[in-house]
Amino acid sequence: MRVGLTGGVASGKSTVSAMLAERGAVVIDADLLAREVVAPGTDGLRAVVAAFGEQVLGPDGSLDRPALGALVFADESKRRTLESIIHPRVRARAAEIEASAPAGALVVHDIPLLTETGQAASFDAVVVVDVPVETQLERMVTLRGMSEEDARSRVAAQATREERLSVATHVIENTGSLEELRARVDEVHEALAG
Ligand SMILES: CC(C)(COP(=O)(O)OP(=O)(O)OC[C@H]1O[C@@H](n2cnc3c(N)ncnc32)[C@H](O)[C@@H]1O)[C@@H](O)C(=O)NCCC(=O)NCCS
Ligand SMILES: Nc1ncnc2c1ncn2[C@@H]1O[C@H](COP(=O)(O)OP(=O)(O)OP(=O)(O)O)[C@@H](O)[C@H]1O
Repeated sequence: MRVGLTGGVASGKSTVSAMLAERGAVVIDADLLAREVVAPGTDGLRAVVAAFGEQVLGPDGSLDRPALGALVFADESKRRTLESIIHPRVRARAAEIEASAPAGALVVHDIPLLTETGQAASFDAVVVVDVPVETQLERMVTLRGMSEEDARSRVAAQATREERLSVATHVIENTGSLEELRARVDEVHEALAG
């Protein structure tokens, strides 16, 4: 069983995938892989520097993520350029990890841009973590210390709530407590893993 898990920025995907992992799912986290493929010494980092210049490197030679984020969330064509470097590498790594998963495992791909990149049809089920935009903004501002403007630019770079919900086979609403979330994750896990 291959499951796609998605949701808008700060909707609670990582929280849900951690709960699914506790129940034995093999979770493949696209955000984590997107960091690995631009780690120091990788061809991914070299490609990013070739496209955006040394200004996106910190003093220690690693990627300056806030600097690159400021560039790409203000300019769609730059964002597309970055995605064209990172997404193929993430997909290749995700396929490798999936190939080594135990037979019969519930494999969950946590992919923020699953809807945007048209991947919904490649999964047996698509779980969408759903919250109103106001909740996304509040979490980014209060829990992550972002400016409201930066938070809004990330939301604007993503599919709408309606677009995501239109590809969902299972919806996890995440506006309540973490206990309520856990109970709903249990239900969805039961439905998927049987
Ligand atoms: C621009 C970067 C360097 C900013 O790094 P930063 O550490 O601030 O953010 P992080 O990677 O933790 O992402 C946090 C969230 O931002 C959102 N986000 C990231 N990239 C994008 C994008 N290209 N479009 C829309 N939303 C995005 C997602 O909801 C993601 O969960 C980084 O997000 C990046 O490399 N993005 C391009 C790769 C990508 O598309 N990643 C998303 C899934 S593979
Ligand atoms: N039901 C909840 N109650 C309170 N806080 C929550 C709840 N769900 C998630 N959070 C918090 O909101 C923040 C965002 O959650 P999380 O990191 O899981 O989102 P995400 O969708 O993975 O984000 P991103 O797209 O940036 O990777 C975290 O600090 C998390 O602890």
